[in-house]
Amino acid sequence: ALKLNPSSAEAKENFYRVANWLIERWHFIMLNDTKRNLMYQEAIQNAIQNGCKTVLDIGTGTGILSMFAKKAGASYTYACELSKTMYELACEVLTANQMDGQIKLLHMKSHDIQIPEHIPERVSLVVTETVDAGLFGEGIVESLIHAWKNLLLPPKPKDGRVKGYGQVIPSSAVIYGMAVECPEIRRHYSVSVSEVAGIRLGEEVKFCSALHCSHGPDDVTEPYTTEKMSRVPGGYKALSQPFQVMTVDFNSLQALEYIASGTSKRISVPVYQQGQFDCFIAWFLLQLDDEHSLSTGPSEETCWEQAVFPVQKLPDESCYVNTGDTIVVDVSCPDCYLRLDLSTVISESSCDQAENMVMGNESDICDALANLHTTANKDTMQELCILEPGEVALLNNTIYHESFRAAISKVISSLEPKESCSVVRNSQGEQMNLAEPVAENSLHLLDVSEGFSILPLIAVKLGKVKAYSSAEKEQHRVALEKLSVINGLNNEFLEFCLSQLETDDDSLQKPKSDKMWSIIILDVIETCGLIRQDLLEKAAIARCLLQPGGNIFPHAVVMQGMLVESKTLLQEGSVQGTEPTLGFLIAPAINRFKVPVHVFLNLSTVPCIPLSETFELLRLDLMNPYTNNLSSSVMRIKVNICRSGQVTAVPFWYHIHLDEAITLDTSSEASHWKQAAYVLETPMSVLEGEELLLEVQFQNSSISMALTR
Ligand SMILES: CCc1ccncc1CNCCCCSC[C@H]1O[C@@H](n2ccc3c(N)ncnc32)[C@H](O)[C@@H]1O
Repeated sequence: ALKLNPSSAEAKENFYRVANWLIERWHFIMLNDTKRNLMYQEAIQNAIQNGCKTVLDIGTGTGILSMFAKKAGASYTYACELSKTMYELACEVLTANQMDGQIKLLHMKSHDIQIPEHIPERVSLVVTETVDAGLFGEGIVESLIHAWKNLLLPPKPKDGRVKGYGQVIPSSAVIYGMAVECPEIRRHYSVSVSEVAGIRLGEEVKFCSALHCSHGPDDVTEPYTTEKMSRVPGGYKALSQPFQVMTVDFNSLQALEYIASGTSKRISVPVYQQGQFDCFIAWFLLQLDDEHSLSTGPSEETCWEQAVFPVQKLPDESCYVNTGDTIVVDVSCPDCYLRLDLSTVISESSCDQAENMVMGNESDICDALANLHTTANKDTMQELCILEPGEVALLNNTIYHESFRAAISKVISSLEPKESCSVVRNSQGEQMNLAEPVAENSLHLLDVSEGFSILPLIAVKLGKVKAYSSAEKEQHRVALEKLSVINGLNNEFLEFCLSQLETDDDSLQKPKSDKMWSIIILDVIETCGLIRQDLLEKAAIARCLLQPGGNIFPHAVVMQGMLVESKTLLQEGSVQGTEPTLGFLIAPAINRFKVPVHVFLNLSTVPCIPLSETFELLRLDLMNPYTNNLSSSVMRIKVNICRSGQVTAVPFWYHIHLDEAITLDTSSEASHWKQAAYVLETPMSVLEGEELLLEVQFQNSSISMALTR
């Protein structure tokens, strides 16, 4: 589409979203990591000088490791890549480096390679970097088990140096773990508030993160999330020393099969600093060969992320540990995914009690103490409610809910429904006034916000409101109904329509009664930090459905930005020339996939230097569309440079105006939204005091920017 009509922003928008999806962001980070590339090149050179002549690169990606092998003198080099996009990219890269005739590229999974159909004979060296933050997440164990059985020459015998043996780079890995206190992880993985803006969350609904609850037996979701711990807002505190989780010998088929068998083991970890135990983090030391290794540790200056295992909160919610306690962790590898599960915490104080218990074996004591620690299960039936991290952070965001409650109650008092106290006589015939206006005189509120939203409950709790909520998931609807019962809300005032059956705008429909809506709540910003697609269309429909004097929440959105210098944002968005890739030409091919809009950022921790003051990029008035400068015209914003440097990116966030006085900031500390940044096509050197012109173009929420003098 872009080729056909490069100016069409629609195609650009889709291309960005597709490109973002087609190739993972870590390709840029990896290829820009000169140290990592050097490490692999030297390890491959060593292996080839020591006699490895035929090489197979499993998961070649852009083909860089195969080119290292060929340049190092391998007689035959084969590469396989299961992703079509990456396979085509690798073809382009090999051609750009005049090596397409020297390396045989296969678009297939290594497990499907047949000898002699695809490769003529078994190889003496397999190179691969099919690892993720949890080491096993890209299937390296399964790939190498198959390779040792079908594609590699037999391994080097312990004694003599028999020629023509098989070898793998990386040769081994050591996985480390650590117990950590991290408020930011806690905020995204455990609902730590018991009441939000007047709504009690109670015990009857059990909120849990998608990580902990597998959606079903066939569901293979990674049991961890990944974070660059050195860039998590608010930082983290180590509660234990790093402990060794397991070692992996990639040159031993037996060791690999043992891991694939998924056995688990129990490790006791002493607590050396007291604190709130929020998660385990895990990383690894990847040994390429005897002399070369690279680490993905949290304190390394490398760009890699760590695996994070949020602790499934024990029912009493607090998991505070003290120095001298022992954290017992179960390590396992079910279907080759690394799992760290908290088994129990043995607190030093209760250990004395344990001493005077009949000395059973340690596991009985552990189990007994585990019961000490967990509160007895509530006998009441608990509704399970699975939430995404953004939904957990939203629920924990009390400022957000208090702000809505204040704004809605202002509307309620201003749009006082006429009291319809119809005359009613009691048994003695005395006249009574109905204090509560009956349902048809209530305000009608429609909440079409995405995800799990308790705003309708907050509104009904204020009284005189009949609320409709478009819960996407059945499980969320059940949980919301349970919450309305717990909070004594009359379900005559609450209706949950499953919007998943209808398309989005169907949920934006006329209210049941012939009245129109008094309040419509729209979601304007996605968790990733972008304006929601077709926001203006939705706002237009919503305006038609409002009763006179009705309100859309929010009524306005203001986009704020600034000019920054940030090497990090550059590194995460495109390959910086041939330097990092040791002279090989990879950048032109892969940078075609570069995506200028970076999302899911925590701006407060992205390394960057502000070069200008904050400025307003865009003002969207959802109540009066004619004031919106969101037409396809380009907007020009004058920006003053307050510090000399190289402008590489324009980070942006939003002020969400619920009404004239109440505003939410999507970049605030409690915000459940992440922020985004536009990385300029070419960085621009600027001097303090200069005034520049930032041209910004919007088209249905796709954005492009250019800086000119
Ligand atoms: C220090 C490295 C590091 C540390 C921590 N975090 C990240 C990293 C960086 N590693 C990124 C791995 C990138 C993903 S794997 C690379 C490419 O290989 C392909 N593939 C995977 C398995 C496989 C197979 N059996 N047969 C053929 N192809 C295969 C994938 O389709 C992908 O394109």
